[in-house]
Amino acid sequence: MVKAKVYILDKRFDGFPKEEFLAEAVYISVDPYMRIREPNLNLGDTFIGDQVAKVLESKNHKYPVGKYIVGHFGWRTHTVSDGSGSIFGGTFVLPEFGNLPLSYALGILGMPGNTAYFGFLEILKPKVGQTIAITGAAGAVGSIVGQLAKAKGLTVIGVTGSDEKRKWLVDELGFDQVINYKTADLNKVLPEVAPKGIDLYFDNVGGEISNTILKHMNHFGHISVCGAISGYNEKNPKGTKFLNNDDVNIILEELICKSNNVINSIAPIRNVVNNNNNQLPWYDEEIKIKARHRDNLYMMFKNCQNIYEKRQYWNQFKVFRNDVVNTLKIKKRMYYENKIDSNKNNPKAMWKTLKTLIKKKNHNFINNTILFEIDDRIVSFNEDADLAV
Ligand SMILES: NC(=O)C1=CN([C@@H]2O[C@H](COP(=O)(O)OP(=O)(O)OC[C@H]3O[C@@H](n4cnc5c(N)ncnc54)[C@H](OP(=O)(O)O)[C@@H]3O)[C@@H](O)[C@H]2O)C=CC1
Ligand SMILES: CCCCCC(=O)/C=C/[C@@H]1[C@@H](C/C=C\CCCC(=O)O)[C@@H](O)C[C@H]1O
Repeated sequence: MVKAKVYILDKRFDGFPKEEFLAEAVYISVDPYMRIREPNLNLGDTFIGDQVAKVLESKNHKYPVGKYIVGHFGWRTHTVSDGSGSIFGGTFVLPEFGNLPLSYALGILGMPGNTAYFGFLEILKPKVGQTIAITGAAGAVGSIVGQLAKAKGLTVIGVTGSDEKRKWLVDELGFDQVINYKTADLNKVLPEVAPKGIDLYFDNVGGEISNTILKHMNHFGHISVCGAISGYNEKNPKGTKFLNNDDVNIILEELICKSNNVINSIAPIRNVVNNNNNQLPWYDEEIKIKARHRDNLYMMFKNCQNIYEKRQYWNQFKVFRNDVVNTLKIKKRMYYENKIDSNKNNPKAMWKTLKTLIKKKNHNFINNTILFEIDDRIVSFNEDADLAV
């Protein structure tokens, strides 16, 4: 009996056959982004990742046999590829490394090194003498940023999660200060290690650690938001709060101060004392003292150059500002309650008192009833002398 071999048409011709090569993995990379990509994979898929590989066979002149290449082939020992790219970039042939380890192509000379180099120099635009904080400091990216920052003449403060890494960063990489975020109170230690505040922040971790560091940054500082590894394992990551209300208020006040300075230098204004409040019948000695204290704190906030003290003055100023407003409200209410009470039997006088409380823009007539606001309360008054508060 004769057995025939039949070659079937499996797929349609499409252009020319691909020029492929066979490569064998030498180094495979493990990176934080894999934790984020993983949900996009199906069970059974080859796990993602870059690798350094050696070309074993080739029908592609761009990838000669014996050359070392970097490709996003995933975690596998052997790969047949035509070198075309993925969303992670294309395959490329490595230059001669001499005595350098080929693993550098996945580290300092590869993706993490480039991230550190451009994320630091291009985004932070460092200047000699500045202070930089780096989180994830002992990681592939953070450890390179710290060394670049030292070479650029910066004071470098690292944040890491173990004393062993802390020692390595200080003793071998030359970081000026390293804080162990697992054992130290970052909020307390930062002012001690960065008395002039933080100018630049290279953020690898996000979340609570970043929120704390942001509180200690100087105005007009730069932040390189590189990654947020503290949230990668969380179902509901906390995220970073880049601005809180206090910051917005301080920035606004500074902006007003600065624009006032510019306007004053062009068209100086004459200072006049606004005595309006002082003339209010309920403005007494207690309010006067509180208002003076409030104004002093505001002047101290305005003139203070130290970021930590500035924040403290602003917070104290807010307490006194709110206290003055609340005390004024209470005194005003007491004043009118007394007045209305003492005019109980004198509708004419009472009506006169009420009229002083009615502002044109905040009263309304409905039928014969007038509705108006005193502070936050709606008050109705009927012309037939029906008074309800
Ligand atoms: N934007 C981009 O193109 C790129 C961004 N990245 C991002 O940069 C960051 C660092 O990457 P890479 O250096 O390669 O990573 P590594 O794995 O080398 O280092 C990560 C470091 O993060 C620290 N870490 C882990 N969990 C936490 C946590 N919950 N809180 C605080 N620190 C933590 C660990 O140090 P410790 O023991 O000190 O906690 C570890 O050293 C990642 O967020 C990554 O996603 C990386 C490459 C490119
Ligand atoms: C929100 C993702 C932040 C991750 C930061 C990071 O580590 C980036 C690394 C890139 C990596 C990007 C790959 C995938 C990110 C997941 C986005 C998605 O849509 O699934 C790779 O391209 C090289 C690094 O620059």
